[in-house]
Amino acid sequence: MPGVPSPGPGESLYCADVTVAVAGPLGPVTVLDRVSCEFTAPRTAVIGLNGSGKSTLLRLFNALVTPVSGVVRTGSVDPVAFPRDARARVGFVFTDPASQILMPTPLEDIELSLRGRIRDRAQRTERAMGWLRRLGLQERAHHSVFDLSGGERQLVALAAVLAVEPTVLVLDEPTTLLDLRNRLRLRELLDALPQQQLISTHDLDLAATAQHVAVVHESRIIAQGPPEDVIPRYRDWCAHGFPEQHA
Ligand SMILES: Nc1ncnc2c1ncn2[C@@H]1O[C@H](COP(=O)(O)OP(=O)(O)OP(=O)(O)O)[C@@H](O)[C@H]1O
Repeated sequence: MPGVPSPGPGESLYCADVTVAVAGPLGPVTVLDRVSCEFTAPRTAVIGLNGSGKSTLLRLFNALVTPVSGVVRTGSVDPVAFPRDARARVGFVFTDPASQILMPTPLEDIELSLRGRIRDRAQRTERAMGWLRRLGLQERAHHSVFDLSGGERQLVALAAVLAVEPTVLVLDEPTTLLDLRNRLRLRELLDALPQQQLISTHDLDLAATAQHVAVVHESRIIAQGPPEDVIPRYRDWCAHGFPEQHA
């Protein structure tokens, strides 16, 4: 099948009856409502309207959000009780690279993420340059990150996560800032990676490359299954209205 990473043993990204609430001006607001799922496919895409709860769902798996109730497991790790262990397994790529890039240049930023793994400085630089080359960014290695385009910054943030070789990759809208050429490049790169991938996206071409697609709507997963079943239903709901949800 084209566009499919070679399946490793699928880590289970699991949650049961999970509710997440955030503080609103009039009291707590539910942003995930009794959600249950188990994602084990090499690539799972999470799709849904703006504000439906996709990022919140992704964030559960590396303890960026804490549920008010329910059970979450990242493989065998409980991210609520052991957030550091969950983060060591799950590489999280944010939509907004500014949330992630800490150093003045792309090379330094990737080197920083490697600091805990490679003690030798020359080896760190070599590994970081290797990732920049892989993403077509070698010419930008020593530029100020502020001089990079949004898409280039997004790729640097991705390179810094990939460099530490996490078991699972969670990508929150990774193609948002990318032009078509870079989208295709990113797709090729994702296809070549061994890691299991959980991707939130509005890019239905990217979603179609997943083996499993989940639709989040108004804080719940309302459909999931193979892309050829789920994506046409989602398109239809976007055009003609979503099914009514019951409490
Ligand atoms: N920390 C927070 N404080 C207040 N509201 C929040 C917080 N986190 C999420 N929300 C709200 O929860 C809802 C779901 O947010 P989430 O980021 O999960 O949506 P999304 O489906 O990823 O949206 P988009 O496609 O626009 O990125 C939104 O209405 C958002 O404003």
